[in-house]
Amino acid sequence: MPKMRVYEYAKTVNKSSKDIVNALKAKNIEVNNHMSVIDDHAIKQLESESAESKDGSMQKKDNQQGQSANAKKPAKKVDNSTRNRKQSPQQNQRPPHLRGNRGPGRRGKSKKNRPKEMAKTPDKIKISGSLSVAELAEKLRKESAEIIKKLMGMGVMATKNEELDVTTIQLLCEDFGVEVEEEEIVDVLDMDLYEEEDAPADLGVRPPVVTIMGHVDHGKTTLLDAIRKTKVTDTEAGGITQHIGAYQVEENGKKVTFLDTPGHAAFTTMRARGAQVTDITILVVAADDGVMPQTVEALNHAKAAEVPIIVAVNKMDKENANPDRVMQELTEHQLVPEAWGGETIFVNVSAVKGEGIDELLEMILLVSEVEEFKANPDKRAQGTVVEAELDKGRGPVATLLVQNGTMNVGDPIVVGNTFGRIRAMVNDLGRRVKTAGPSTPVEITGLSDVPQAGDQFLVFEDEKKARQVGEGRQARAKEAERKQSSKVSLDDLFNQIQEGELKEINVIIKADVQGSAEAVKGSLEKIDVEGVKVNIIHTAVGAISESDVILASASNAIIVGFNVRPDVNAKRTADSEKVDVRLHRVIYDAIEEIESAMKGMLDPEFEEKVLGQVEVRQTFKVSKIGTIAGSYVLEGKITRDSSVRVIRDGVIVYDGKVDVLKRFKDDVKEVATNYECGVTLENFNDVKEGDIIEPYKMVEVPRT
Ligand SMILES: Nc1nc2c(ncn2[C@@H]2O[C@H](COP(=O)(O)OP(=O)(O)OP(=O)(O)O)[C@@H](O)[C@H]2O)c(=O)[nH]1
Repeated sequence: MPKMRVYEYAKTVNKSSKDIVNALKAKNIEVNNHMSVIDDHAIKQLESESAESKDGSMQKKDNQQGQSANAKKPAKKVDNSTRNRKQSPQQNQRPPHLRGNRGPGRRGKSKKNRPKEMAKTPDKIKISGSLSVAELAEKLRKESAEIIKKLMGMGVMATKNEELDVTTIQLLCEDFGVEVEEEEIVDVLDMDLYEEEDAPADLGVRPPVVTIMGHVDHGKTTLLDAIRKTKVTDTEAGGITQHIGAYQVEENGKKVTFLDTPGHAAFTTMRARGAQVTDITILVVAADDGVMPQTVEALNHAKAAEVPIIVAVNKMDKENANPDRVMQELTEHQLVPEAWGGETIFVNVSAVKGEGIDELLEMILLVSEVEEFKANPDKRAQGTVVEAELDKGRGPVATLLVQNGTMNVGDPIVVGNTFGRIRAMVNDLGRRVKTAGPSTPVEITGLSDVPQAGDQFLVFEDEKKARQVGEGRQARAKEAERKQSSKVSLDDLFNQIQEGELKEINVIIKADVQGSAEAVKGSLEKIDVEGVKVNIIHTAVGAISESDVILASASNAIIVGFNVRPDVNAKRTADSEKVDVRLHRVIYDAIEEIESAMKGMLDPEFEEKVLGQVEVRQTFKVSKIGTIAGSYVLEGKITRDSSVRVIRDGVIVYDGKVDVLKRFKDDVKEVATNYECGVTLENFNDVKEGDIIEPYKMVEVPRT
């Protein structure tokens, strides 16, 4: 007697599994859930019920559907669907319980085809990109086989899991007489989605954001310092300027924001990351040196970003200053001075003497007036990261430039791929502030991770949403990074196979003699795990060389060495290029290793390696830092990143990590035999004179 599961039956009658389970229970037929198996008897009982209750209404509905579908479809498509129906496996789609039971007149003409009419092909499907054959079949309520057949007719050989692109889907659907609607995918992690719109009436004037660029040594830093020294906004005594990557000055009661990260690097990095922070570029050219390669580079960057340029001709105090030459040279690059009928403002300055600074600032304000830089202070803040770092005490610290809106302490915020709640804000004078409006740079703390310069930020209405978007972006960034840096390595071969990223594993074989190279090749080629195969791209005799590694890196291959080893250069390149090199002496091991990695069974093997012996000779207690062990390296070495055990009278009293390793006052990476050092240990202050510190490392054991 044919049997089927509840969910399978539910599908055939276009009902939810839950409905079917309930209906069966109501009839005292014992079922647990959608996976429960039901027999013909149970199905008959359900059939009789639905026939009684729904006969009339369903019939009516079907007729209507049929009419409207036919009305819409052009004649050809109707033909197609008719043809399909005739030869379609839909006949076979009939649930097993109906096969053989379909005697005419058994329940009357109108009822006999009902399950097939219910699983009717829809008139229209919605897609948002490619679909596999199976997915499309489900949407069309057809068997995959039917789709595959149709594809064959189109000259495409496809399996059930084959991805079909949108065009193919459209062609297929046209053939089935089904309309395809492409849905736009909304990226819920896109911050633009959460930004508030600005009504023109809400916009107010904001200070311009200025970047200083120019050739090396032409005086960018000196000019930035000169402007800051003479013009800091803070008129109160004692305003100590703090380097936060940007600062504001005031001229004639109007503010100007300077990005304090001179050079093109900052400018281009930000632009490369899609951030447009600069409103005006000051191009510094030394009057005694003239236009140099980086001057041209800088002006080209500014032009590409369509940012207005003001030329500051610097070092005017120098005897050999020649501003005319600068003007002449820049004219050749389409920066024609106003004095010569052009549009570019040139200001002569001397950064060391502080001359021309006022005029320069006035010109900046003039350009700002013309350009009308505006923002809306009455909305959630949005802007760009200028600088960011991890501070040992304060955690992630970022200088943000508010470009629109106003930021407040306590605001939930998403910054690049990190998020948090603004714990504290410090302005360019080192003062704590509670709010920051448009064009204001502030240093913030409270983020979960360190963002990157050029990252966009947006304040969110509620913390939950900020967390959700932030975490989503973080996960996506990690995934992207993993994908980008993912070279094939045996350790994550299985993952890559699982994710469908790998269909073939490229392998380079190096062996001691031709015979074994051939033997390894032959055996590896026979491996086939879940349709993934080994593809030998190069086989040769001899040590593993650097060029083998380069080939492996370029073709994303693993190197299998059989009775050979990599030479020094090959080893170094393999490390830097992250090429997986596996060394073996037994063919069977080589095969087994690759096979088991493909099946996901490979566990890395680690072994402890003791690095040295360090004796504690004196201890110092320092508040905030804890106990420093003044020590002497008896043998081997101790490194900053090593794990350590503290041994007292032969007993291990601590096992953890080095916190700080110093030689005198300097942090060092390692200290060798017969040298003194100061060591503090992570979360352990109980170190005593006479203790032995044993540094060690866990090293991955090469499989031989
Ligand atoms: N005489 C004179 N020297 C100046 C002036 N401005 C800068 N200098 C000197 O020029 C040299 C370079 O100045 P910086 O401000 O470091 O130049 P920079 O463009 O920031 O250089 P990089 O950061 O290396 O790209 C320093 O020795 C300054 O003292 C000026 O107006 N007059």
